[in-house]
Amino acid sequence: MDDQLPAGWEKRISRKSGKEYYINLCTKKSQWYRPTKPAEETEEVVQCSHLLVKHKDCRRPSSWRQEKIERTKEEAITILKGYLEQIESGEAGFSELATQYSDCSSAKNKGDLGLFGRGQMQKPFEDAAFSLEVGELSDIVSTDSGYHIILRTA
Ligand SMILES: O=C(O)CN(Cc1ccccc1)C(=O)c1nc(-c2ccccc2)[nH]c1C(=O)O
Repeated sequence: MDDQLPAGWEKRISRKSGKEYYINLCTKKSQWYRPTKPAEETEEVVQCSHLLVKHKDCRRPSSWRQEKIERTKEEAITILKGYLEQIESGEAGFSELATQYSDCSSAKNKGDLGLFGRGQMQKPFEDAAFSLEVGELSDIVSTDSGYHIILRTA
């Protein structure tokens, strides 16, 4: 059994439990189980939160907030611009607005979508997410689900 770790991985000892764990030096992700995938296959991942405002022409014009969404695309964009102004002025926080107003089920989790790699989200969303720096807020992004503002958190 080749006990060599894939390149880009290091074995560490947890100070808390004394147990061995493994850290990927590229993504800084750590895990208890020994990695088997060679590091060159390890994909780039990001973590983002988003605030989704749906409109009547989106793929599923319904959400936890509103059974039947009838606002127009223009109205949805105006609403999101208002949120961007509130965030940029410091009047409201992103998480607070996402929790209260996002039409995505992730609103229950302050808009957090967790970690994702390429190929998991709709392309416009992925392209925006992977072009953000950590802590950066996107402009308005349009997908089949509606209009989003995206905050990259990791
Ligand atoms: O597009 C559709 O046909 C229906 N969806 C997809 C969906 C539905 C439920 C949960 C997650 C995704 C949505 O409209 C949707 N998309 C999202 C979404 C889109 C891009 C990134 C993250 C979430 N959330 C939702 C939602 O209702 O909660």
